[in-house]
Amino acid sequence: MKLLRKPTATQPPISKSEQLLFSGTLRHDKTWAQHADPLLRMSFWSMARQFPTMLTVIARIAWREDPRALAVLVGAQVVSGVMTAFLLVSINQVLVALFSNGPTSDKLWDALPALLSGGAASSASVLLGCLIVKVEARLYPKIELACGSAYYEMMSRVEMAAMEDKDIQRKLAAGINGTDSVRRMLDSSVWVVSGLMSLTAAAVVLASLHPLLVGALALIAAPRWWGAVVVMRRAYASRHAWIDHARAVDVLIYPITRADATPELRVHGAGRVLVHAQKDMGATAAKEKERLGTAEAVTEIIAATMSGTARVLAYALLWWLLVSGGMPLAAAGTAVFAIRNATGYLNTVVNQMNQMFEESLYLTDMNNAIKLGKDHAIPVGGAPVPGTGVDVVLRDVSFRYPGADKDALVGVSLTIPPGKVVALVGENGSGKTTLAALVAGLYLPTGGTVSYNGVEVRDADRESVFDRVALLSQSVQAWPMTVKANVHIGDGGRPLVQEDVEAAAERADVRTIVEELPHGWDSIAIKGFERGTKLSGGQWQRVGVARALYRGRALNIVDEPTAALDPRAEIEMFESLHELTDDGATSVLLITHRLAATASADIIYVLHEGRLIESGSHGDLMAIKDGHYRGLYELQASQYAAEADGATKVPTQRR
Ligand SMILES: Nc1ncnc2c1ncn2[C@@H]1O[C@H](COP(=O)(O)OP(=O)(O)OP(=O)(O)O)[C@@H](O)[C@H]1O
Repeated sequence: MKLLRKPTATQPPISKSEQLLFSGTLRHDKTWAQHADPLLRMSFWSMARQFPTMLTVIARIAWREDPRALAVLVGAQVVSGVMTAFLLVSINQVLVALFSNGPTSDKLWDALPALLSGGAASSASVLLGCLIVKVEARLYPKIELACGSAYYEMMSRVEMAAMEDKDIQRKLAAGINGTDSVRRMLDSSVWVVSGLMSLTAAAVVLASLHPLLVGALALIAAPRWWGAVVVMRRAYASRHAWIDHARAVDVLIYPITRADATPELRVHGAGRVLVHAQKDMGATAAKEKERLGTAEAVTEIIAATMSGTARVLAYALLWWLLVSGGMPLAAAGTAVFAIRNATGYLNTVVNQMNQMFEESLYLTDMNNAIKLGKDHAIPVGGAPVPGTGVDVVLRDVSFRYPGADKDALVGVSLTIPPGKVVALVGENGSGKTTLAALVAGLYLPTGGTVSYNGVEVRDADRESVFDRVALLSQSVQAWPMTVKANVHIGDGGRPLVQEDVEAAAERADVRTIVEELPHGWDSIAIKGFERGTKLSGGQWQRVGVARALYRGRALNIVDEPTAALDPRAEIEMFESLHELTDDGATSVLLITHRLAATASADIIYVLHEGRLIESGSHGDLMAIKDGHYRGLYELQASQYAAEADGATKVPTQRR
């Protein structure tokens, strides 16, 4: 009887691996928690009441994408339902003819027209089924694509600060499960609608034979419905409880299949840990599946017993009607056929409706994510940034990351004039990258202002802010596409021009490297693909430079650009950054720990614990006795022996 109780979210037992790798049981996903309670309370009738609303939602989306296909689909289903009714009527006529008095040959001739029309109805149903398959193949991908595009388009426009908020992030990420839900719901609704039509046809035929038979049909159906709802609710409760467990296993084993899997997987034996965890945690999950399977079997037995009893009662009713003369033998034969068909349709309707409800939860997640994304999207419009160059001014800027308990930047005021190289220096965590992100317009300050040519970023058309900036960071984004496309993506808004890609690559000193690859510019920068290749860290850094040069904007924000470069390449890189400003309009905001490279910057800003503590040229800062910059510089310089000519660029020898 325990199995018949209202299902609840089960608490997963902790496997050894779960304890070892996650220090306890995995937290339940809140998105699922939101659904679980209403779902567990949901009855079949409340589901049935919501069915028309769901149908309207998916029909509206399908209509928007391909009205013709939807019209054909609905039309084909209606005709298919009519064919089912027609088939049952034909069967009845055949049976009436066969059970009448007279010689067998006459009876067969009498039954022939109904036999032929029944056969025609059957063939028509088959053809309509084929038509439905064809139309579905045309409509479904369009719907899936439309939902996926709407979701990804919105996600790509969400403010960075919102993306980093854990609650927002969780809801945004949950939406991805709904991108193919409309397609699945439409698929299920096709089955539900055609099942309902066939069911109605069978019920109408049964009612015409004897009204009591419709009641018998309802009695046969009810336990099946009950069983399906109980099984579905139990599965939901379980899924709700195990969702993080399942996600953790997926995330754990993902690196094992990647061609560029980390060397630690092999050398450190991390692969063994992961495989063992997958087995161990998988075994715990399998126990839950077994529990569900046993419970489902018990529910099925109860539902089948009750439904079978109702069926026996229905046949007893038919028997009584026959014996008492209330129904001719032919009608009873049709009734048996109709009851058999109707119970099949019923099972389909119930199962597919359950499926639709499951998908509707995912669809709700997706719609909520899109709405949330809209609420936190980078605003469209605003004041355009005037002029061509960029004069950036920060006034009393403070910034705190979402969820952080202290400011990453406090009261920073500085300028980045056009045509200058401006260096940002400071210890790890002093706020350099944060400041650069604010300058780029990726975050809005929580206090103070950042302005471009006199227009505050907060009020500016953010597109026009982004349009002035080229980014180059230490970890160059390695997109899984060709090397050529990896350069072009720096300015994806304009068509790819091969000469421009090559010119940028030439300046970034990467052209010969790329052209010597087996597939040259068409090499795909990820292993495991056709034409796949792997670039070294330094080569990627140069591709990143080529990307920024190809973009060619007024303000270049460069964060630790030389971390992966050899000494010669490092010097060339710093020189070429300086050359960028030769036009007097292009500026460079350079973040680096290589203080030898900052010596030639026009302005150096020194950050410490989020505050601007010193600024000026290298000479100005070195002149400050006990100055922070001077201290850092001398510390670094003390690690290297200076070149004989006094150049401080190339570290040559460790002390
Ligand atoms: N996305 C983030 N969310 C929350 N805190 C962050 C985030 N990024 C950085 N921080 C915190 O903000 C502070 C400044 O970090 P930031 O990355 O700007 O320092 P940095 O000077 O660039 O450091 P490094 O030299 O190590 O690159 C640090 O305390 C860091 O932990």
